[in-house]
Amino acid sequence: MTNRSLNGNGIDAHALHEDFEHVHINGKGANSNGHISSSEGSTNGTETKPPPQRRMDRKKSSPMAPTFMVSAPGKVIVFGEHAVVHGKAAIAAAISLRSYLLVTTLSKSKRTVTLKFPDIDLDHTWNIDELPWSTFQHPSKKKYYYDLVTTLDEELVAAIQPLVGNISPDKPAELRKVHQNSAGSFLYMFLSLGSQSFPGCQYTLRSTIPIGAGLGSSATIAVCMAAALLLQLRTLSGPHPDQPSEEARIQLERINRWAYVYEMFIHGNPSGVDNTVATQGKAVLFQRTDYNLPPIVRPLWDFPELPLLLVDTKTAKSTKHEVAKVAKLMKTHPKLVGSILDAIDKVTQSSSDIIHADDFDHEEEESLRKVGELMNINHGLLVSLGVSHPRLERVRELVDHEGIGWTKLTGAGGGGCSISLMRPGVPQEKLKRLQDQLEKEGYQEFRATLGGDGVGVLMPAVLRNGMDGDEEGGMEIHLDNFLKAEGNEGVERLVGVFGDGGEREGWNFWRVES
Ligand SMILES: Nc1ncnc2c1ncn2[C@@H]1O[C@H](COP(=O)(O)OP(=O)(O)O)[C@@H](O)[C@H]1O
Ligand SMILES: C[C@@](O)(CCOP(=O)(O)O)CC(=O)O
Repeated sequence: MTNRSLNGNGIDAHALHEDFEHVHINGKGANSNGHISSSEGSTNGTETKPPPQRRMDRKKSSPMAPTFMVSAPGKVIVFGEHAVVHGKAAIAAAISLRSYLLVTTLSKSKRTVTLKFPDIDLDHTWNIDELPWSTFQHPSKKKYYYDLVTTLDEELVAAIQPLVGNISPDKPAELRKVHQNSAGSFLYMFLSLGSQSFPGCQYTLRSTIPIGAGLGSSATIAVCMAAALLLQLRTLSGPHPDQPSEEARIQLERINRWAYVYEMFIHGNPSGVDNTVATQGKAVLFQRTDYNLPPIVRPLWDFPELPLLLVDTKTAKSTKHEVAKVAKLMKTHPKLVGSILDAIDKVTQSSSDIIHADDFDHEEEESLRKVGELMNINHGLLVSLGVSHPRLERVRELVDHEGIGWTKLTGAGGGGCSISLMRPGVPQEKLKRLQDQLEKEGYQEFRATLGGDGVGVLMPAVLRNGMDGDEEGGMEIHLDNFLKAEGNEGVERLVGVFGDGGEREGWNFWRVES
C-alpha cells in the first residue's frame, strides 16, 4: 500500500476497509480472534501521543468492513447523585439493561452517514462530503483520539447547528429537540474523531433501557458511539480475552473520554459518572473534583449483589433541568446547599465503609438495614434539594407501608426511577400486594441484576446462540432482523449480552478486574 492519506489523527480511514479483511468471520478467518490489535502503549493511564503510523502500501481492492455491534449497560446511582456534579463522591453500579449499536459500513460509492434510532423515531442521513470538516480539522481546533476534552468548543457547536437545525421539522417540539440533541452529539464526535475520508456508514441503535428514567440511557449511547468510532478508526486494541488488564484499562479510558464529550452535548455539565459505569461496568466509587482533570474512579469489583427493586415512575424528567435546579438553589443558598452536598458525601463514604467492612453480609438483615438507612437519609437530602417528585414519594409510601425495605430516587430525580433495598425474608404476599398496587397506579417494576459487564463488542455481528444458522457457522445479525426484533425481549433474544461475561458466544469485553 502506498500514498495513504492520513487524517489528522495519523489514522487512515481507508485502513478500515482493508484491515477488516483480516477479521475472522464465523470462526473461519485468518486472524485468530477477530480483533484489532495495536502496538501503542501507555502507562499509568496517561495517554501519550503515539508514534506516527508507518506508511504502508495500498491494496488494490478495498472490501467492505463487516458489520459489527457494540453494547453498553445502563446504571443505577446507589448513592451520591447531584452531589457528584459538585465534586462529591458517588457510588454507581451497572445494570443488566443495555443499549446495542449495529455499525454497518456502506459500499465505497455511498458517501453518507446515517443515524437510525427507531426507539425515538429518528432516521437521518447526511452527506459526508457536506459536513464542516475544515472547521473541525483546523489546527487550532483539531482534537485527537487520545485527547482529554473537558469542554465543548462553542465555535464547533455553532458549525454543526445548520446540520441539526433542519432535523424532524414535522415532529412535536419536544421530540424535535431530542432528535437535534442526538444528532448534534453524534456529529460533534464524528467530526472531532473522523476525517472526510471516513467510509459511508449506518449506525442503528436499539436499547432496553427506559429513556430518560434515571438509568443512564444517554450514557450508554455515548459509550456505544465512542467505542464504535474509535474501533472504526483502529485506535483501540482488543477487546480479546487474553488482553493484559493495563492495556484494557487504557482502551476503556479512551472510550470513556469521548463518551463524556457526547454526554456534555446532551446534558451540558455531566459529572461523568454515568458514562464511566457504562464503559467499565460492575460498580464504581466516582469523584470529579476538578473538571479539567480525569475523574477519580475506584472500581468496586466486589460490590455486593444487593437485593434491589427498581421502579419506573413513568414520569419523564430532564437531567439537564434537575441539575440546573440544584445549581440555582446553590446560588441562592450557597452555605446551606453546600452542607447538604457535604452530608450526601458523608452518606456515600459511610456506605462504602459499611459495604467493604469484613462483617458485611448482603443476605443478612442487620447489614442491609445499615445500608438501607443511609439510602433513606440520601433520599431525604435529595428531597431537600428539590429533585424528588410526588410519584417518587408515592413509591416510598407504598414500600414503607408494606415494610418491604428502604427507598431512594436514583439518577436525576424529578420523575424517573426509584430503588428500594429489600429486607430479607419479606413474605411473598406483601411483595405481591406491592407489585399489584404499583401496577394499578401505572408504575413499572424492573428486575435488574447489578454489576454487569461494561462496553462489549461483537465483531463481526455473528452469533452462535442455538438459533437458526448455527450449523452454517453462526447467525449473522442483519439490520432488518435487528429493527424488527419485538420489544426488549426480542432485542435481547436476538443479540443480548447477559450476566457476567455475557453468555452469548462472540461478545468480548475489555477486562481490567484485579
Ligand atoms: N433508545 C434510545 N435511542 C436514541 N436516543 C436515546 C435512547 N435512549 C436515550 N437516548 C438519548 O438520551 C436522552 C435521555 O438522556 P437522560 O435525560 O440523561 O436520561 P437517562 O437518565 O435515561 O440517561 C434522550 O433525550 C436521547 O437523546
Ligand atoms: C444527577 C446526576 O448526578 C445523575 C444523572 O443521571 P441520569 O441522567 O438521570 O441517568 C447528574 C450527573 O452525574 O451528571
